[in-house]
This record gives sequence, structure tokens and C-alpha cells, in this order.
Amino acid sequence: ISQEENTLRELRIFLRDICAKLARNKQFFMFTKPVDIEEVPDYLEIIKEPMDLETVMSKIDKHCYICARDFLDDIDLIVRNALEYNPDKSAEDKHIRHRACSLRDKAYAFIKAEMDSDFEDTCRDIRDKR
Ligand SMILES: COC(=O)N1C[C@@H]2C[C@@H]3O[C@]2(Cc2nccnc23)C1
Repeated sequence: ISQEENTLRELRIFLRDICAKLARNKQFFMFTKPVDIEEVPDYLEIIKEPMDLETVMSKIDKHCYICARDFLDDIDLIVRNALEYNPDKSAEDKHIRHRACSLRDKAYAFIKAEMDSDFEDTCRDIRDKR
């Protein structure tokens, strides 16, 4: 198996571990599954590209992410959607926006703490030549 495939396999193992840690954090339960359209009928009128941690995990397994940046782009999408759909001054909206910002900070901190920057550079080179 090629050196590139070895690198991408290691990336997937690494991203599954981070995604699992985010998903088991009780603070982030509202981000673990797609927003229920039955419960929130106007959600898709406002949010054009829903995203959640379960979907991110399945995208890892489908080899959708070639570098950590691609993974963080979907985490940022989860955050952006939450900020856009819950913009009000109400306590509920403030709470979910605070949790969304915390999700982003935790995800970036896990990547920075556990990912070698040379490894990410190698992944970027693979992505950029594909
Ligand atoms: C990432 O999660 C969200 O953006 N939301 C927005 C929805 C509005 C509110 O909270 C959500 C689910 C929900 N269900 C029933 C009634 N009200 C709500 C979760």
C-alpha cells in the first residue's frame, strides 16, 4: 500500500479519536446528530448545509477528509449553522452559541495539541496534488 495511503489512514485514525471525544462531551449533545426537521420545520429554510458530528464521523469513514483542515471546515460549518439559526438575545440562543464556540475551540485545541504540523503539511501536499 502506498506511503500516501499510510498517511491518510493515520489521519483517519487521528480524526476518529478527536471526533469521538467531541461527540461524547455532554456539553455538545445538540451537535451530535442532525437537527430534527420534524421538531424544527423551518430549519432547512435557514440552514442550507446542515452538519453534525455523526455525519462528520461517517465522512471520515468515507475518506472525505484528506487533511485536518478539511475536517475543521466541517466543524466550522456546525458552528456557523448554530450561530445563524440561533441569533437572538434569548437565553436558549445565547447558550447554544456559547456551546458552538466551545466546540470550535475544543476541536482546534485537540488538533493543535495532538497533530504534528509536519504531518498536516504532508496531508496538505497530498490534497493539493489530487
Ligand atoms: C445545533 O442545534 C440547533 O441549532 N438547534 C436549533 C433548534 C431550535 C431549538 O434547539 C434546536 C432543536 C430544537 N428542537 C425543538 C425545539 N426547539 C429546538 C437545536
